[in-house]
Amino acid sequence: MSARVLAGPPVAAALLADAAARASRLPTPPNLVIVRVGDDPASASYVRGKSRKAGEVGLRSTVHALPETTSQAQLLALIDTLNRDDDVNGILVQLPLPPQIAEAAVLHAIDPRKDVDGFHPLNVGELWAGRPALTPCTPAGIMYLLEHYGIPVAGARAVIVGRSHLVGRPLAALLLNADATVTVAHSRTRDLGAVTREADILIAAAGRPDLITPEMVKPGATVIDVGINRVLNAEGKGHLVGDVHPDVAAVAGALTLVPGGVGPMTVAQLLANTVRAAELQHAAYSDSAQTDAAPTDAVQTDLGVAGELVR
Ligand SMILES: Nc1nc2c(c(=O)[nH]1)N[C@@H](CN(C=O)c1ccc(C(=O)N[C@@H](CCC(=O)O)C(=O)O)cc1)CN2
Repeated sequence: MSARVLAGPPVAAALLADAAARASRLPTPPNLVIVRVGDDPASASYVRGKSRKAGEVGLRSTVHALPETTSQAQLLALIDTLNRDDDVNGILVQLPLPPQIAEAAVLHAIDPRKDVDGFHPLNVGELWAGRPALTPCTPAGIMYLLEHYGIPVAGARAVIVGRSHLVGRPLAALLLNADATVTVAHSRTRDLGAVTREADILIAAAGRPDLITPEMVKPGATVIDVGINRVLNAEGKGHLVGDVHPDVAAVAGALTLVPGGVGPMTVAQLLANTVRAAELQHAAYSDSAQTDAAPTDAVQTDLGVAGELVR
């Protein structure tokens, strides 16, 4: 292997340390509520990981594990309760959801200020407008990883393979906001190899094992593997592989591995987002408390601004 390995765990640890320091400066530890529906073992394992890490960095967390038969109305009722609870700073609904529940209806119901996944349309819109507040965790984690390892993004040609709402689309916005020239390729892209060979930064997020082969990569490129594919080996034993063929390491300049690359960044970024949500909520609360304490000043300021406009 000639490529430099961009390891996720030490970078995730740095992001978590920063989140822990920021959390300790808040009046109360940020509180994350995670909702999981059904019995998917992978989802259960991710949720356990999120909750455990939250505790390690001094955050509070609660997990609501709802049965597979939960109706959309029941889930929306729980989200409504959590939205109204001032002691809840972040709400996350683990995906995927069972078929009787419409994902969009649920994600749209979460208060955008508590939307630590960054999936609410308001947060998506802010991201595309270049004013991100709460950004989806995997894409934000990838940006942090690139920055940490000093991979230049401004001016780079970035190609993302995959157009999911979880990764491809928000990552395109983040890379664009960081001044990369961005192409999003997908299952209908013609001559995928010709497109991917253009990339200085190639991100594989298609969910297809070994999709990216060495001849599809420009020599020296940075390759980020977001695939999480569980496959069986010859002995029938399950293991995890990414979307990038291992031989790509001979061509790429730098690359992430699966496991041990982007995955740990997702969880670290979630907790950083939870702290960010709590910081924004406390700042908004302090502002409104100040306004309540000095109503005359507030009114005068407002009138002053209006007066300027009229004149
Ligand atoms: N509401 C959300 N649902 C889902 C998200 C999400 O960001 N928000 N992302 C994925 C799953 N996911 C977190 O939820 C996740 C995936 C992978 C990892 C990770 O650390 N992977 C490790 C390997 C772990 C293993 O061996 O199984 C790695 O890549 O090194 C963390 C979180 C879908 N749902």
